Order: sequence, then C-alpha cells, then structure tokens
Amino acid sequence: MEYVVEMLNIRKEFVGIVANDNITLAVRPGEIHALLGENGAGKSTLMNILFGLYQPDSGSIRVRGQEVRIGNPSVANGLGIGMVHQHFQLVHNFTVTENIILGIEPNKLGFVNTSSAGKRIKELSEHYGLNVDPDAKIEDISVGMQQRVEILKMLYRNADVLIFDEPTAVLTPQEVTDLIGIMKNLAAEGKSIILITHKLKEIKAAADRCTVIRRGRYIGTVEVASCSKEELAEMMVGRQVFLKVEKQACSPGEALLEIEELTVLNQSKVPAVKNFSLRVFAGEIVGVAGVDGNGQAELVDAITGLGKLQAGRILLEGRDISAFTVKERINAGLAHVPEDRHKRGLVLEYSMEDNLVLEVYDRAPFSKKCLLNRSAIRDYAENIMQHFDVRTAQGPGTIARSLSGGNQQKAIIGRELSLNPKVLIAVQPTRGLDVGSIEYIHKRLIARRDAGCAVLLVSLELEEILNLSDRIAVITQGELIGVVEADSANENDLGMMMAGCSKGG
Ligand SMILES: Nc1ncnc2c1ncn2[C@@H]1O[C@H](COP(=O)(O)OP(=O)(O)OP(=O)(O)O)[C@@H](O)[C@H]1O
Repeated sequence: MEYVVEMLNIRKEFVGIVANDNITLAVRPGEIHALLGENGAGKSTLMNILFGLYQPDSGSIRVRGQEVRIGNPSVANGLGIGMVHQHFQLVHNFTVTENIILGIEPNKLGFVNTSSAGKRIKELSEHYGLNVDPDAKIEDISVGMQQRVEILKMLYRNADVLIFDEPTAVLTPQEVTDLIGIMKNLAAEGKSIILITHKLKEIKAAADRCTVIRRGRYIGTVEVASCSKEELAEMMVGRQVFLKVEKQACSPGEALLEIEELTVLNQSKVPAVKNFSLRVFAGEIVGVAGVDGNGQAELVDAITGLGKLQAGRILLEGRDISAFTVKERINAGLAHVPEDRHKRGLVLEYSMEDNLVLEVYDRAPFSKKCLLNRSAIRDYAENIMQHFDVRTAQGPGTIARSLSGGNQQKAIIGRELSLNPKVLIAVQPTRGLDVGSIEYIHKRLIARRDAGCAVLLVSLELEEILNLSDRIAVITQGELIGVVEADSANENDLGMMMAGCSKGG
C-alpha cells in the first residue's frame, strides 16, 4: 500500500469563499507529512474534512485504498483517523484514564473497566515514550502533558493516522523538542502523521514530506530534506520572504513607560510579579523573555488595567496611570495586543468592522450625538483590513468567528497600531501566523518603534525576542533577573537567565 490516506481533488466552498479548490493530499504509511500554507490557505478546512467535521462539495477520499465517506468524527475514528485539536478537549477534574475512556462504549453490564484501561494506557505511554501517569488529574499536569493525553486518546482508539493542528503553538521550547521525538517514535512504529504548522524550523526537524497550499489551491508536495526553509516559504507565499527583518540601531528618546517596584498578586493571592522595575523609552523595543507562567501575564494585566497591582506605580509619559481604567489608559496612549485573541482580542460574534472600532467608536467621526456613523466605521475598518492584509469572505461585515486564526490576529494588530499609541504592549503578536505575515507584522512593529513608540514585547519565542528587541528583560518567578542588550544576547545565555542564572544589569 503506497498511501494510507488520499484526498483527491477536494473542493469546499463557504459563502463567498472557496476554502479548498481542487486540493490533493496523499499520505504514506509511517511518514510525517507537513501541511503548510498561509493563514487562511485552507489547511484546517481540509483536515476538518478528513476528520468528518465538514463534507467536501466535491472530490473523494480513500483510506487504505478504499473510497470512503467520512460523515462525522466517529466514522473517522473507526477508520483509524484521530486529531489533536489546537484547543484540547479534556475534562479538567477527571483523571487521564477517565478522559481517555470518556465516550467509549461500556460493556454489556454497563461497565467500563477503568483498571484494565489504566493498564493499557500505561503500556501505550511507555511504548511510545509519553511518560503519562494514568491516574493524574488533568488540572494537575502541564499543557505539554495534556497534549500527550490527547495523543494517548488517539492511540487508545487504535488510530494510525494522526492529525496535529499546530501542536507546538502552546508548548515551551523543550516540550517542542520532546513532541518532535514522540512524533518520530510514532512514525517509526508505522503511524502516519499529518502536521499542520507554520514553523519551518519544525517542519525541517520533523517532517519527511510537505504539501503546500496557497489560497485554497494545491501548490505541490516536496521531500523536506531537499528543500530549504527559504524555498518552503517562497512556495507557500508565492514570493521571496525574509525570515529575519532588517532593522537600524534604535535611538531611544524619553521614558514613555515606567514600571516602578511593581508587585502583582495572582488569583491565589500569591505574588506573581515581585518588585519589578523597568523603563521603556520612545523608539525602542524591549522584549520580555521568560518561561511561560513566570508572571508575564500578571505584569501585562497590571500595565493594561485588566488586573490590579498590589504595590508600585506605572507611569505613561510621566503620568501615573496606576489607578486609570482600561479606557482611560487607551485614551492616554496605551495599546495592547493581548495573548488570547478569542478571550480578550475580539468579540467573536461581532462583525470585523465593529471589532475594529471597539476602542474608538465613541470618538468622532464614528459617532455623533450618540449615533454611530456606519459609513465612517466601515471605511476605517476597510482601511485597516487592507493595510494588514486581513482576508475575509465578506469584507468588514464578516463575523469575526469565521476568520482564520491568523487573519484574526492580523486584524487585532492592525486595530492596535491604528490607534497610533505612545506605548504598545504586544503579547505573542505573531502566534499562529505564517512566515509572510510574521515578516509583515515585524516590519510594522519596527516602523512603529522608528516613529517613536515604546514597545514592550512579551513573547515565548526567543527567536522573535532576539530578532525584534533592542533590549531584553528576563523575568523568572516574577522577578526581573536582568536586562541585556539584544545585540550581545543569544538563545543560550537567555535560556540560562530564564532558568534563574543571573547575567546583565
Ligand atoms: N465555517 C466557516 N464559515 C465560513 N468561512 C470559513 C469557515 N471556516 C473557514 N472559513 C474560511 O475559509 C478559509 C480557509 O480557512 P482555514 O481555517 O481552513 O485556513 P487555515 O489555512 O487553517 O488558516 P490558519 O493558518 O490561519 O489557521 C478562510 O478564509 C476562512 O475565513
């Protein structure tokens, strides 16, 4: 059998947009097959078709040579196809075993044998090097472990085609390395993996072959070993892409953001940020590097007004904004690209135009005498969407929820930069974006810096921190460990500092 899955000439149209236009994908047994495409290229749609969540308008699917109709995910499971979604589907107060057997038919007596299930889960976990404790509760294990539970769920159901939808977006660098090892183990055992990722480095490290799609169309399938990252990027975007954006040395002006001896408590009333002081000057980008969960979220919440500070002050252009509301901070010149675009970035049920004026709808020309000026709002939204290449089916009237993740992100960045802020807090600004969009967003952030904005960049991607920042502040367990000049920093030194070994001043 040459191919375990063949998706042939698949077409899927949504109102106003052809998401998949005659796409072909053929996956071999035992291979890691990357699926690469720009934001909105149609990757998730194609995988949702394979997993039975959508029906194609035309085209056919063969599994192990047999033509099949995958009407829903249980049909997909029955055919040995499993999927790890970007957002895990686990019950947090259940154990690993309970989660894995959830939804499995009980025996004739109405029982599911949890102890034999636990034994099998342990065996599978050991066999594939997953290291998962079947009795642990989901709420007590790390995100990386939770992902392994999702993998085990598929293995327990005997899946031999495993779809991973951007699996590394939520992982730390070490967890990424571990996951690639796990995927290789699975492939060596004959499992086939379809890997959706924007990260070319990961494709180079993990995949055997790569299928590229662009704007819903099939571009080609290549052997990864014989293709450079630059060639993959060019195939994907259709033009040459610079994986690292050039920037001039910065010339900092006055301090626009001053964080003075800040202490912030987390939800359990424990200090998450401790006596943290940092100044960001006009015309510079300061990156905050740290392992996830070391106080970055609480720091950002305190600056943006989404959370309370316990002690200390925050100054914007010399004004104490510590007691300002979120709205007052925005009016004072603060913009924020939030980490969670669904929870805090967009109102998903609103149209794009309403989302793009969320912070300014009460200003002229968008409202007059309490009435909204719809045409001004639409023009403003159209302009942002055009400048930031936000692709939608129906223009500014499109509901935010229906945009692909990357397009939602570009819209948020466009909205925040269009405020012409004095201080920009950008948290994971390119998460989930393709390389072409990353290049574009990085250029825009640098341009904003050059125009005199003070940018605080919080990112888990060290490569992004190193590429964009002028100075880098390292945070560990809520404390500022040190600040280094980006020119003299490297991933290793930053990693050491993030682990708590002090350097810099
Ligand atoms: N349920 C839907 N209704 C309407 N349009 C949709 C729907 N799902 C996807 N689309 C549109 O189809 C196109 C392809 O989207 P898809 O999510 O498949 O892209 P993607 O390649 O996975 O993107 P990303 O990398 O940004 O996640 C996009 O323009 C998207 O807005």
